[in-house]
Amino acid sequence: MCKITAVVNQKGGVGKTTTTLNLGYALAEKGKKVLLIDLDPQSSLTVSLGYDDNDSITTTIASLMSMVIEDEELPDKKEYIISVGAIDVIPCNIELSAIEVSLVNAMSREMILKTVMQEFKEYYDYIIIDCSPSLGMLTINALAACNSVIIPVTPEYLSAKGLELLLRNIIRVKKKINEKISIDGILLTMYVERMNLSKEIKEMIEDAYGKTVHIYTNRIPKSVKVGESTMKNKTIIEYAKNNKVAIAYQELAKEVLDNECSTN
Ligand SMILES: Nc1ncnc2c1ncn2[C@@H]1O[C@H](COP(=O)(O)OP(=O)(O)OP(=O)(O)O)[C@@H](O)[C@H]1O
Ligand SMILES: [Mg+2]
Repeated sequence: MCKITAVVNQKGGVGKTTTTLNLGYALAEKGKKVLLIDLDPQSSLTVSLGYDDNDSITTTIASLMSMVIEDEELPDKKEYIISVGAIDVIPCNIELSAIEVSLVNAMSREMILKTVMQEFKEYYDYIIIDCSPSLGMLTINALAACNSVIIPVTPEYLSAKGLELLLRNIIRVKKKINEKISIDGILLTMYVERMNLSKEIKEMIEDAYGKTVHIYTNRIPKSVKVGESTMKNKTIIEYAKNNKVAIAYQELAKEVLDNECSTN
């Protein structure tokens, strides 16, 4: 069965895109069929794979959502998926911000992405959605379409504080739109083991949410290699396979798969 996971946090720069890409890659390395969806008008995931606006990406998640809004038939899967090594990706460009506006007046506006998803659920073990740093209509669509969420959080005070608003929104969506949604876990990213602040924020998050939400035992450390890998259009696992961040994402993939087995 396909699991659809949204990587979500309305706070910017907490590692959503990096987590989507590297967790997706690590799961594919373990033999899983993985599809990544770039649902952020900034298109960071698409760009980090080496595609930018000059490239001729013919179909994006924006065009697919637009077809659903207009009641048009979706084209063949091959036409809108970019294969990057072992992972498949549905890319994005800035047109997605126009879709967000048009969603306001669309019928069943929260369900557009979910309708798109129906087309390819059967082909994948994991679909991971990279959300934008907002709680707008696109993120609501991701929450409506997914089975679970992963919440990356950096060890900073404002990042930890923002969790409250995010969790409240997820609970609202769960009550009103998608009762199947579960919170897979809070993932500490850019974690610097030797910094007191990292430790303090970790404890703050554990105290506030540890009883109700899973907090991944694997934390993602901070490394300059991550920025370098993005510039080379590679995952950190391909770029520097012995790097601590590469190892952490591979361990996270194991944890994700183990949690799966224990809940099935
Ligand atoms: N483990 C890490 N160590 C060092 N730098 C990192 C790490 N993870 C991500 N970064 C860097 O931090 C920045 C933000 O990461 P990323 O783009 O993944 O966050 P995001 O939550 O997707 O941001 P946005 O909210 O803008 O979409 C990027 O420049 C990225 O290269
Ligand atoms: Mg991002």
